[in-house]
Amino acid sequence: MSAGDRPGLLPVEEALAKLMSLAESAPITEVERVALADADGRVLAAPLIAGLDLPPWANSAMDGYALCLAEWRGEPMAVSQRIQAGSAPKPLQPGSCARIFTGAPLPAGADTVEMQENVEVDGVGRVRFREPLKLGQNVRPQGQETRVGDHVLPAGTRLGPIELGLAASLGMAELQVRRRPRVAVVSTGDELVEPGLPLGPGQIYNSNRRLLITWLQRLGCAVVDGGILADDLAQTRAALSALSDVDLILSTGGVSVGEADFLGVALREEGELTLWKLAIKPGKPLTFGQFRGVPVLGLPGNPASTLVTFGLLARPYLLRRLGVQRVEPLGFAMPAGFTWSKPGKRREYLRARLEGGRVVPYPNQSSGVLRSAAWAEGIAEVLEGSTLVEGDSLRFIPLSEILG
Ligand SMILES: Nc1nc2c(c(=O)[nH]1)N[C@H]1C(S)=C(S)[C@@H](COP(=O)(O)OP(=O)(O)OC[C@H]3O[C@@H](n4cnc5c(N)ncnc54)[C@H](O)[C@@H]3O)O[C@H]1N2
Ligand code: MOO
Ligand SMILES: [Mg+2]
Repeated sequence: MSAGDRPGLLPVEEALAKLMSLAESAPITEVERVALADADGRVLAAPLIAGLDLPPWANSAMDGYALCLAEWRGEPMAVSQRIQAGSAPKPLQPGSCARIFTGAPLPAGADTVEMQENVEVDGVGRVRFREPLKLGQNVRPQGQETRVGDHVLPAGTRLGPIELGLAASLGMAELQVRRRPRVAVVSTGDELVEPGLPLGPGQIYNSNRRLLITWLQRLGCAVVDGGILADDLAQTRAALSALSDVDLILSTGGVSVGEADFLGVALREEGELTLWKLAIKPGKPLTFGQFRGVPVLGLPGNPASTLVTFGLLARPYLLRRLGVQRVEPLGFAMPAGFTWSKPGKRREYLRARLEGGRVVPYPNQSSGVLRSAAWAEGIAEVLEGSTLVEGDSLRFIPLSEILG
């Protein structure tokens, strides 16, 4: 039975599991080396292996005095050298201590540092330690963070500011990453006009194209702009045929049951329709398949449906094709600040905010209202068949978890 004939609606978990296995069967494996400056949002193609110890040498965690604890007899000690960060110390003269600053290498022979607030310096420059000292205190030993050869990050890690900072700390100037997925963005609809042009009768501005292109770029994709496609089967076929060299065709609109909804028809005729009609709101007519071997993901045209289906399904699909393991947003449980009395057949994803520690939905949840998502801080999940009273717990997925 093909997806088009399937009775009922497909649970979102099943759709996601299917998309994940399809993604795993079509991995994007080509690798390129990129400078750290160009690596934000990309995916590591090989583990990041430390080529040096971190720290490379024992150093002081405080501004103060370094000594060999076994040599301290409770008497004041002479200061035999001054060691700043970035300098190379001499071995510690026996019986003395060294003036030392945070991040400066410990001299050979020293094993303990006292912070300057706990010492007194006498008239002849000797240092009296006022507090009891503990062996190794305020010392950051060589390799305490990382040893040469450690696998610091696994392949499949998505790179962001922290990972890039870590790579920089290991002296790496370039990283091996998976190549950017090539994603074609196609908007369907006779009514669509690009911003900047005048609107004719019955026309609206194309918002999905900008939303998706921006989001895909943040995800590290190379976007091919497929423009606006008229609601016409022949044009739909021709446009899809021209996109034979991309990793994914991502379209919006034209997937419902209207007489101008041609995407599913084109897939059935010249490819395959694998998924159609999910038990989610918004986003029900989400369509997945292939056209002449090229994967096609057809998101519903209503802008809030586009947002929800891209965040919950398309984004995980693309990341999994790059080898990223944890791709699904987790979110967290929060108490509802509202009542939900009519249980639905579809799982609902409400555009919502946190106010006073409670989830508050935008008053207009129409899937045509993108403003709901601009107001929102996240997406709140109301399970199918369930009712909620204020204070009941529900999952809240912050938009920051999925945007990028
Ligand atoms: N008889 C039925 N009608 C509809 C059903 C149904 O089950 N039976 N499902 C509804 C649901 S739910 C959704 S979601 C929509 C999805 O329809 P499509 O994905 O085929 O999208 P279109 O009909 O082409 O457009 C829907 C809506 O979105 C606007 N749109 C489309 N593209 C854009 C764009 N790029 N930027 C801004 N706005 C866009 C379009 O003008 C329509 O208003 O179908 C329901 N109908
Ligand atoms: O499934 Mo639709 O996105 O509710 O309007
Ligand atoms: Mg349309």
